[in-house]
Amino acid sequence: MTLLLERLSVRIPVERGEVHAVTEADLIAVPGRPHFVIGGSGSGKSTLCAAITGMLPASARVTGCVKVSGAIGVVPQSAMTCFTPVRRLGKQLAETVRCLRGERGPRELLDLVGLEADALGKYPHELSGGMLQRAAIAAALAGDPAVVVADEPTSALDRERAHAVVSLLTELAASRVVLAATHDIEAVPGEADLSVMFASRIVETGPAAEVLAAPRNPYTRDLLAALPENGLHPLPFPTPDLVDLPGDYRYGS
Ligand SMILES: Nc1ncnc2c1ncn2[C@@H]1O[C@H](COP(=O)(O)OP(=O)(O)OP(=O)(O)O)[C@@H](O)[C@H]1O
Repeated sequence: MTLLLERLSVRIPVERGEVHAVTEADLIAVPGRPHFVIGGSGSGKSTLCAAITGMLPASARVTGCVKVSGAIGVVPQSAMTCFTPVRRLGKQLAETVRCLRGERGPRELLDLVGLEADALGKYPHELSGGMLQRAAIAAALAGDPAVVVADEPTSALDRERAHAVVSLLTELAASRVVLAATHDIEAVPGEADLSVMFASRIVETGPAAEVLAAPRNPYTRDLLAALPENGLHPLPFPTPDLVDLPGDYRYGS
């Protein structure tokens, strides 16, 4: 059970040319530890997730490959809007389980993500942001996927709830592959694997504790220096325009 990306590139045609959204990405994610992908806005994290989950725009041109054994569960970017507001959570989860022929029922799925069974009778607006995020993860688990891909699973949450969701993803990673893209570097646990994206490329990858403590890539170093606790140093180099980005472009060049 592995998720493997080999020289994955995604080009998206726009009026001016082609957006180089992901370039020659190599990545391996395995069960046992979650794999986080971090990077600034527009670095290609969501496109990487969409290439894995088959949710790229129809016009996208893809080269390289994504190898996955088993089904993929998707935790969408907005847990707030992924449920129908006019139906109770239990009915929506039951329908998802039925469509995916899942073996776990809604109650069991909620249990897996640490939600009480009374959430089944609630409408989405009656759940907090953290509860909705857990419910979205429960829905992603409905088909018992071998791989879970979560795009920005903590973006709408305060620090405490973000940590709780990351702990949940870490628990779930014990028996399946979990890949999560996030802006939120502080949420990345030391026991995860980490890939850092800049301008469509994965520029550094390794155990999160090592990458965060001793980054080797200049972009990772500058990204960490920009965090408030590290002095809020602005990034010295701008993000380039990704339309027809020259193949030899590197951070700072
Ligand atoms: N459907 C699309 N059409 C045109 N360009 C797109 C499309 N989707 C993404 N892009 C471009 O691809 C590049 C990578 O975007 P992507 O959303 O993957 O980055 P990201 O790291 O997830 O950013 P964010 O953290 O802001 O969501 C950006 O330049 C973006 O504008």
